[in-house]
Amino acid sequence: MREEEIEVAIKVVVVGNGAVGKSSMIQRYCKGIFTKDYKKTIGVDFLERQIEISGEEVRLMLWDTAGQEEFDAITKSYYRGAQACVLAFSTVDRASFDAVESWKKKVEDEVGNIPMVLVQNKIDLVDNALIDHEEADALAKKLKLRFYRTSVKEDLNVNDVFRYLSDRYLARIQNCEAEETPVQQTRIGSIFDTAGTTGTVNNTNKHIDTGSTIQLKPTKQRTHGKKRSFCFKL
Ligand SMILES: Nc1nc2c(ncn2[C@@H]2O[C@H](COP(=O)(O)OP(=O)(O)OP(=O)(O)O)[C@@H](O)[C@H]2O)c(=O)[nH]1
Repeated sequence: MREEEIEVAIKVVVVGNGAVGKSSMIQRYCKGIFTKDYKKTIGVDFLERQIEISGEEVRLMLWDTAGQEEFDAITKSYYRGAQACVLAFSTVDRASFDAVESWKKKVEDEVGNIPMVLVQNKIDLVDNALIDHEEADALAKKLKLRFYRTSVKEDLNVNDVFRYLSDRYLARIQNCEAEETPVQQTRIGSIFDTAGTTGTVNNTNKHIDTGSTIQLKPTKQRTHGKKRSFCFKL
């Protein structure tokens, strides 16, 4: 990255019922791997990946939240500061489909209107599907969300999901800058609520795994001291 270029960091939360494939999706996207074992997420987890969009460096911070309700109190606090969201359900889990709207509401209650995408994972198991194509399409239409069918196992459409969210977010901040009417400004490095919440953070790149609390090194270091203002339309 050239000295004068400024990095954009996007906090993305991935939500949905337990075992729909949230952790697997993030692992696939950030590490390029898939594991068959199911290890339930306790609290939250975190991975990141850097991509380039239209010549702009974009750092995606993917927050993997627990699907089990027992962790709601913990995970909700991690929605704060999210700039995009994946709402995931599984092809072979009817309850996960029925719960999509409530996940959307939980996130919106914390962060308002942010770019979201609806994802039907495990499409490789379509022969055992418990949700019709039409009803999934209808839900996407009702919620006015872009809809992707993915197979994390087969690495199908996973990149597209995160690419779409990044595009949406960039378009949003560009519109905002054009209008020059900032509603709320947040600096890179201050978008995270790290206060005393339990959970684990994978020790990727510049991040520190403290075992119980999250510490992120300020992005300022990676932007050579330059800061970018963000403007959100809520
Ligand atoms: N067949 C198939 N299995 C998948 C796919 N994605 C994930 N899985 C499997 O589904 C199980 C649950 O995946 P996880 O990624 O742990 O699910 P999660 O949504 O993070 O679950 P919680 O942590 O409980 O919220 C694991 O056994 C995965 O291997 C997929 O696309 N196809």
